[in-house]
Amino acid sequence: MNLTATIAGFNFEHVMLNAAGVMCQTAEELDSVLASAHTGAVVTKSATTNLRPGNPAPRYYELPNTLGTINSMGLPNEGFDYYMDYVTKKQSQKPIFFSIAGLSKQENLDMLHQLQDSEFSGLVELNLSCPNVPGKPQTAYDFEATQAILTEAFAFFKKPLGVKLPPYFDIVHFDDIANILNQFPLAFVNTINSIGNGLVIDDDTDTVVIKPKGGFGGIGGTLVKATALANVRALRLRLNPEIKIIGTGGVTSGRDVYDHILCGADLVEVGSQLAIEGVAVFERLERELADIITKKGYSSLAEFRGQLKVIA
Ligand SMILES: CC(C)(C)CCc1c(C(=O)O)[nH]c(=O)[nH]c1=O
Repeated sequence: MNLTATIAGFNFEHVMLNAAGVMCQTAEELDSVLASAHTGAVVTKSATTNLRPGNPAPRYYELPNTLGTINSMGLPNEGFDYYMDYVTKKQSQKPIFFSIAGLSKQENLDMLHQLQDSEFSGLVELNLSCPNVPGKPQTAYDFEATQAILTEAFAFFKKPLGVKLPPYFDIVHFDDIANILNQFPLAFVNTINSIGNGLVIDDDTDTVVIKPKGGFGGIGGTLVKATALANVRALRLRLNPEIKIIGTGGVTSGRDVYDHILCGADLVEVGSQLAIEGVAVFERLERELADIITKKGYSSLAEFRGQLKVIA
């Protein structure tokens, strides 16, 4: 059975990897994903120029019955140079995605210049959920800002570059973001990031479950699967075929991986369930996926990728 995929000339022996932010802040965490026999790659925690401790705890919470997670981590990371050091040491094994989330357009451009001028030979993921100017929504919800940063980035950045997008919920927004992204030679689009600004309450104490932002945080896991599949499908139908898609969101079973691929995903990321279950999740998901593929009579992902049926 062929569970491989390709993006920008990189061959991925396995279809899954971690989602940025989960199991990827330190070298030890990154190694645990990289070393798994059931991952095709690893992505770093979104980096800022300087080390960040992130928000005060509690800043992450797992809902009961693996319904999902809520987080307002606040971009804790070891800083750009730490991840640059890691990727230049490790990149011979499997492809590595270097995620960046500068707190301004200029910080993102500065990191991209450093990556362009470095020995790094992997793929870069620009996290467009990164904040924009105060008073404006996150970059990916500000279409002019998205257009601007991609125009400036592609003026000098020649290595494989993709973007991490938050979910969209309006068909016109799918059209708008796809019309912008199709103007650029993107290697991939990764959709979705957590659903922003959800709220979870502790039944016993009538209190929010995370401290930052009055309890508002990004939602991940089972709760976001339908939104994730819709964004993968909507963008696959709209984006140039050369722009590959990484499907993220709501993956807790092999069937969820299968569904992401059916909607058009080339690679599939696991976030919340990886945080809940640990790196062993990849072996379980890959086994469950292989069982489904066998039952369906397929022998490769390509045979059913993007082949979601609609009702005539
Ligand atoms: C939300 C930001 C802090 C602007 C970016 C980092 C990030 C975080 C985070 O570090 O809080 N959590 C997510 O679920 N997705 C993200 O992209």
